[in-house]
Amino acid sequence: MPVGSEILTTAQMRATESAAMSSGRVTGAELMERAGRAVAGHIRLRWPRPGRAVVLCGPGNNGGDGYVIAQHLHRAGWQLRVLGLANQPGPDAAQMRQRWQEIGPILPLDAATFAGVQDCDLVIDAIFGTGLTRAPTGPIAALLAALTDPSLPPVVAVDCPSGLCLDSGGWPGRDRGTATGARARLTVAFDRPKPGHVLESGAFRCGELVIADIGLGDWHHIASNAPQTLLLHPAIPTPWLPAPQGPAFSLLAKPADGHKFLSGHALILAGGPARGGAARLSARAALRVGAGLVTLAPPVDALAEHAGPPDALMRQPVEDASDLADMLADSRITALCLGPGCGIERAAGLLPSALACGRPCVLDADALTALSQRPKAERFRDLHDKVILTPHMGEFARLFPDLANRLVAADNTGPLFSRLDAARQAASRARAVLLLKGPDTVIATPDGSALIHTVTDLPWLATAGAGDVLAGLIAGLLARSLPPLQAAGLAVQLHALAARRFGPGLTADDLPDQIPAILRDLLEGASGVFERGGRKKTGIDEMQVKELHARIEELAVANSFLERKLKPWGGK
Ligand SMILES: NC(=O)C1=CN([C@@H]2O[C@H](COP(=O)(O)OP(=O)(O)OC[C@H]3O[C@@H](n4cnc5c(N)ncnc54)[C@H](O)[C@@H]3O)[C@@H](O)[C@H]2O)[C@@H](O)CC1
Ligand SMILES: Nc1ncnc2c1ncn2[C@@H]1O[C@H](COP(=O)(O)OP(=O)(O)O)[C@@H](O)[C@H]1O
Ligand SMILES: [K+]
Repeated sequence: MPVGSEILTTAQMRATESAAMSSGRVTGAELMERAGRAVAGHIRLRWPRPGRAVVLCGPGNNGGDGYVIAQHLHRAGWQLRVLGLANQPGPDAAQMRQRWQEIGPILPLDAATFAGVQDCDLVIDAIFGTGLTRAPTGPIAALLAALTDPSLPPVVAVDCPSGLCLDSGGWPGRDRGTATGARARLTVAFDRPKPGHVLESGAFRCGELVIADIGLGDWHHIASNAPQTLLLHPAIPTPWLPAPQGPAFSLLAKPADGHKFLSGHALILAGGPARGGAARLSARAALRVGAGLVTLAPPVDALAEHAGPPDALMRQPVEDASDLADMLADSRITALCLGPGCGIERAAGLLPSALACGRPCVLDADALTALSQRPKAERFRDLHDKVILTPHMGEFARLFPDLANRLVAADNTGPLFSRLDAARQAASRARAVLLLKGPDTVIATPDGSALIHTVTDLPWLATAGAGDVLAGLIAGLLARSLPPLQAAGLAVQLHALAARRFGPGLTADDLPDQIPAILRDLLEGASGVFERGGRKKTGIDEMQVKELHARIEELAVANSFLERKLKPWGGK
């Protein structure tokens, strides 16, 4: 398991933390001290000149972290205003509050007091973290509303912007989709990212996300019984990425003495006349990602329409399900793609043969709509675990209306139902791999394994035909015999890399042509391949970062997941 790539739910986090404490090797107060010290360290790394900070401390251990942060910043020469509640917190937070009270006062935690002190350089939000169980109300809700003011000084969130549900990325008590809470400049979370850091608006509200190591590594096996979720991110090594030592390398590298059939044969089923180029986009992507052969199969009356480039593409007419079954008698066809530009009626007709062959198969677009039009009881009857369904939210809602409704329903109590929950339940119900598209793409298998790939900086990827290219990339990798979860995960990464490399102005047609350069860099082991724009950024180098960490006595080097900017932000 590569360090840092696993995602833990808040329940898994609590179980890990309590196993650590019951071992007798670490106390809750020590963990809190490490957490607070890590946040203070990251603040000092980015705001090296001491300034004036307001620390907002909530009723639980998140607030406890806030009191620790205040102590460390005070020692470093910062001027602090600490706002807190006069409640009875747990013993660790009570101890940290007591220690702060020996240094300075605690002002009331409410919007009016905050308004009087917010002329500062930094606001530290330690109100709620993983323990948020319900929608905030009353004075705390008013204070959280004040934190959404864009004219505030930069906000540093402890574990998360307060009010965020760390299991879903939603905000209890607010409408899903439209809700926005405080927007942090920096979020320092602990041990492992949580789903809410990378899903829904959580991904956009955390700002730079840093995961600080607080020494829980010996207890990670506690969470290992639960289905595993991995975060696919450029900064994190992924087991199957084609690093020279990785298992997928030989697949992508292609054997020097091989022939084209060793790289598989992808069959892309296309639609009738005037169905557009969707299937051709998929086919081009499958070719570019290295399938040995790609055949486009429209009905006979649309063959002429598909005669244009690329010439490498083979064309063979497939009229109906029995034609398709005949064609699939050729066992060298190793993967299928059904849906893009196919037409719903044709897709419905071809589905039984496409599925009966038991070969890896991507079902996208019209094939998903065709599935959703089957009677509910039979909808998924012939699916299997080599099928990958690739719905966007609209298609998902047609296939799994109950799950989609739960995703949009406002709820006052947490944890909220998440896209991860929805994808897992859908995969289990369909007995197929489910890839739910969006800026926060979730991929889940019927046995519960899941991947999350989130991009917050690629709005131009949401362009007509981008999904067809993704379907083709998956089909190409499936044809090359990558297992379904790996093919889907790698395709999503290549897709985003291609969009990032091309930049604004992207159309779906541009995506496949970016793939060769990305593959070349991957196969040559170019270190900067996953950096933004496909090039390694200049900036503070690793040595400088280590020195800075050493200087601030940081516990351990943390990973920055969503942004890799480790430069101080200039002005405080
Ligand atoms: N998990 C870990 O390993 C560690 C966690 N730490 C911190 O502990 C935090 C979790 O602490 P807690 O479990 O105490 O939870 P929080 O501090 O996130 O908040 C929970 C407290 O707020 C109350 N509460 C929840 N929702 C509320 C609402 N809507 N309105 C008013 N009150 C509400 C709860 O009853 C509880 O008292 C983490 O986010 C992190 O900051 C760190 O101190 C150390 C290590
Ligand atoms: N805001 C966004 N940022 C980045 N990628 C996005 C965003 N919205 C959608 N995407 C991605 O763009 C692609 C769009 O696919 P899809 O909705 O099927 O479009 P089409 O049917 O036009 O091909 C998917 O890969 C999806 O994950
Ligand atoms: K917080």
